[in-house]
Amino acid sequence: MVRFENVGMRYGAGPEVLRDVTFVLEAGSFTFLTGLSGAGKTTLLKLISVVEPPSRGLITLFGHDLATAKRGALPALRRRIGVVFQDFRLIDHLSAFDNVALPLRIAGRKPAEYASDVEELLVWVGLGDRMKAIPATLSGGEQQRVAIARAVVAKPDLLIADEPTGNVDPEIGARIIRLFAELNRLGTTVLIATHDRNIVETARARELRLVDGRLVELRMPRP
Ligand SMILES: Nc1ncnc2c1ncn2[C@@H]1O[C@H](COP(=O)(O)OP(=O)(O)OP(=O)(O)O)[C@@H](O)[C@H]1O
Repeated sequence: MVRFENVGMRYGAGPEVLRDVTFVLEAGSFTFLTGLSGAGKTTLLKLISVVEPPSRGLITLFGHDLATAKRGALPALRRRIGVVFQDFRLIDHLSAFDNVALPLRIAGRKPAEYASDVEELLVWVGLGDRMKAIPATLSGGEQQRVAIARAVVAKPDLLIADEPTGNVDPEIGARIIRLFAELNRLGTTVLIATHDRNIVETARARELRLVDGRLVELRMPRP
């Protein structure tokens, strides 16, 4: 599903942020990406979601080599990925409901088909009473939950989330991880970057850790 071979990344003439990063995410896997602040977690997620190209190395996504894939093919690859970035990237003038519904609208689904799914998801992330609110009137944690609901609503092939529990109470954080686990059970490959040791320790999942720009495999799932 995702393959990195000797990937390196630097911003401009700066130091190398990622060095010789090699790993595979198998289809249907659930993985945590950990590492100290500044270790390069967000950078790695940006490379997977085709936001930035790597400085060197090979990235294969859904069987396509990103270096040789035609530019016109990239939007279709991106649409197979649900992404939760730390800055949420919500559409300012759309309500929480309409932000979450956006991937379904883009996929050509009709409101009558998806309205109840979107509502159910917003209730699950604790926003049942904020569906009509626009992002500017939501707290950071509420905006993050809208971004999470939007990333999962279309059941993407791959979900990548950057600190998805960073701004929420532990109870909501646990619900979000359950939501990701359920999505994973339905077939989505999941990669979560996090500082939160609690969620890493309680989930039975693989952990990849970035140390000085290099990737270390810490743990495989228990049988
Ligand atoms: N657009 C950019 N231009 C220049 N340097 C950058 C850019 N984005 C990130 N960096 C640098 O790359 C390094 C890794 O940053 P990155 O955001 O990937 O780390 P992180 O592990 O996600 O950190 P955090 O846990 O604090 O979010 C840092 O030294 C950062 O300053």
